[in-house]
Amino acid sequence: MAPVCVRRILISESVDPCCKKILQENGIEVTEKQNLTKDELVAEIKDYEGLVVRSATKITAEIINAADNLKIIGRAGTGVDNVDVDAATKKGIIVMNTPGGNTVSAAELTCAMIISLSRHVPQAVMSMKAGKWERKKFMGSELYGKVLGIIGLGRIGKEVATRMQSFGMKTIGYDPITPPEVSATWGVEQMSLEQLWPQCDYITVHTPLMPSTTGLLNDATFAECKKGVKVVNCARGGIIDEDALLRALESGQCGGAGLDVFVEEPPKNRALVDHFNVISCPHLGASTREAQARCGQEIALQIVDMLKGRELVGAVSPPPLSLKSSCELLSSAALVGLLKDGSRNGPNLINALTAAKEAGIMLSVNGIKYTATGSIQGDVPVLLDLNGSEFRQPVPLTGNLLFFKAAVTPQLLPTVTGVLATAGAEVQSFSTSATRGGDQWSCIGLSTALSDLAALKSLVKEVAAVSI
Ligand SMILES: NC(=O)C1=CN([C@@H]2O[C@H](COP(=O)(O)OP(=O)(O)OC[C@H]3O[C@@H](n4cnc5c(N)ncnc54)[C@H](O)[C@@H]3O)[C@@H](O)[C@H]2O)C=CC1
Ligand SMILES: O=C(O)C(=O)COP(=O)(O)O
Repeated sequence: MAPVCVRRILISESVDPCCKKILQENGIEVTEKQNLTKDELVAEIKDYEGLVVRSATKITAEIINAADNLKIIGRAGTGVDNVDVDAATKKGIIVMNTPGGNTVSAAELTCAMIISLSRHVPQAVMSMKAGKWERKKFMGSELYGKVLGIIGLGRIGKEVATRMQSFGMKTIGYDPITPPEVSATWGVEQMSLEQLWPQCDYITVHTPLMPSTTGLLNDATFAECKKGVKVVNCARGGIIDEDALLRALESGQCGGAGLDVFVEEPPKNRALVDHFNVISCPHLGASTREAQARCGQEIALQIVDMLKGRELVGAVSPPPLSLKSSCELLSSAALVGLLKDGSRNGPNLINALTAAKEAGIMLSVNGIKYTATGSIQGDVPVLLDLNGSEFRQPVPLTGNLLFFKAAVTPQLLPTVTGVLATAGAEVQSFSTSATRGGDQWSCIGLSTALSDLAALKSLVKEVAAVSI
């Protein structure tokens, strides 16, 4: 990556002092200004080429458009939902985060919530401080033998699972990207959400906030849960619909909630916080000395590395990055998959096209031009749509993939899988897109690469095999 010139950086939140120190040691002028209003930030941002934030600074398109000199936004933490990454990308501003730095801290707070919910620890503490001695009121239940449902089996979900297994909890989960055989190695059995809801005594969510995860727990899904299910949200406000949660708490369908995050922070509507069966924290998941030191150091080092033209680490994919394929590129996401050499610092969606050009790699699909939308989820490049047909689940771009477009008929899939079986290729995964003009894209993950597509060509309208 070519060196980028950044002389002045604004840190707009409480970030570990090591961040400022590292940046200054590398010749960057650093200003710290906290609690800026939106208007103050709009006025201030013009003077800086870099900005370092945590979750409280909302970097809207308005702020980005006012940031005439901005080249980099560094998020000292994981979630980038407070940054309009799309607007930043359009303006050529790189957004980067430090996703692993606070994993353990967020996982530990989640476990503390689960344990507190099982024994009413916070409520009992309040009662003691009020001079009471209420042993009967705070009867709890053991975690031992109970079922914990984990939605989102990425970094934090995994750490929560392994910790709660030590309490004797059975851990089940759902994640569209993490392969079931991978989560099985750390003791999480994956299943569909429909199968998961009725089994859980506790549910904890660990996904990013995005359209597909907003309101994952809602009136309908609460209704599918066991009566009295306890839920934890240490990920992002809105993944559990707040109004639905309140209704479920009031009806007893939900027996308790542990909330670290809210749609609006701090929440003006206090109904959830004030509910007796809700325990809550002011977004403390990453608030440990250790996590802050890691995130502060990592973001500073990543910025310095980028400025020195060394490597681009932690750059966030635009969600979703839509690239019109003017030549024969399937998508930037596919290129990331192609170019990944196993190193953590490999290409990402921002530099993939350049890297592809440098490496001379092109993905040709029968010479046909495609428009594709890709993204990265949990470090895995995924395909979101192909020629305007949105996949029902993001398609992980790894392994041997067979893409085909065909009219939707009941015979199609059995016929295709029959051809694959004859070719000795085992079906490992299957995804379909929404139907468009009567046709649907399908993607089948295969155990081996297919070299001969002749038999399939007669069955479908378009077909391509890709090994990533
Ligand atoms: N409370 C706090 O202070 C903190 C909150 N967080 C939040 O936790 C979230 C998770 O963090 P990590 O585990 O590090 O991220 P990660 O990227 O490692 O894991 C997220 C997982 O969610 C999965 N996912 C995506 N869509 C899904 C869906 N529809 N259903 C189920 N799973 C889905 C992804 O495949 C991925 O495996 C972050 O996005 C952030 O918002 C992170 C750190 C601290
Ligand atoms: O890293 C994350 O996603 C977090 O939610 C932590 O937010 P914070 O840095 O504590 O404002």
